[in-house]
Amino acid sequence: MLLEAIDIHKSYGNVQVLRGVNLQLQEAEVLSVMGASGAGKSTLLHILGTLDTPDRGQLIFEGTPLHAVSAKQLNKIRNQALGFVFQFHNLLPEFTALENAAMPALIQGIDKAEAYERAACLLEYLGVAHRAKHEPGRLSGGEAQRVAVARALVNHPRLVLADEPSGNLDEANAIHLHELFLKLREDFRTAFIIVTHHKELAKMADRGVWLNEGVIAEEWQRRFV
Ligand SMILES: Nc1ncnc2c1ncn2[C@@H]1O[C@H](COP(=O)(O)OP(=O)(O)OP(=O)(O)O)[C@@H](O)[C@H]1O
Repeated sequence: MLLEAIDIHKSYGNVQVLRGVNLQLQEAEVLSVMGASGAGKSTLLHILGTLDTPDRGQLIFEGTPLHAVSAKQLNKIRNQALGFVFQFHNLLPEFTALENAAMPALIQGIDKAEAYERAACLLEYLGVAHRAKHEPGRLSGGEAQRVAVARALVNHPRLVLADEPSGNLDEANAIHLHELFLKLREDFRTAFIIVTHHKELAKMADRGVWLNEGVIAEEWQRRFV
């Protein structure tokens, strides 16, 4: 098992957002998370990605209970094993696509030549190599999002957490991005947790969960024929 979340609780003030979420993710699995606006999807994703801490409950990543590790180790796990993609790509405007994609590798102290090589390969793989020298302001929404995906993958994460990654894209680009996630799973065995409002896109995943009233109220599994 890649990730296990046990009895996750989270409140903001007296608003109980998560009231005991239990979730398991297998290696190379693609999971979609749905739920009404305000149901706590982003809150859950942030907790699963170690960007936020639960008030109660446990997170176990590749057999390691994350509450038991030091802040330094947690940072290392986050940087090396996890990747993030958000609705608004959050690329740094003053850097080129290539520099943006290489950034997490450079931050991790990977040799500059190696970091740029990895980033260039990913831009090629994602079909945006011809935009490598452009700043984000000169990219289309779909191109910028693919650069953000390259950035999320540059440290070869085991799991990518995506919060409405296609929320800002038109239908064709949104489907393309989700197809890309499935291809990345095939090619690199990367697992994905994808928050989306879009039912059709959610159905492309292996499994889906529906958050309601702070718990997983429904779950479905894709049938293979
Ligand atoms: N930092 C915060 N401080 C206070 N309240 C917060 C904070 N973050 C989220 N909330 C509240 O927690 C609830 C869940 O928010 P969250 O963003 O997780 O929902 P969501 O399901 O992702 O919603 P949406 O689909 O609209 O993005 C909301 O009521 C929100 O206002």
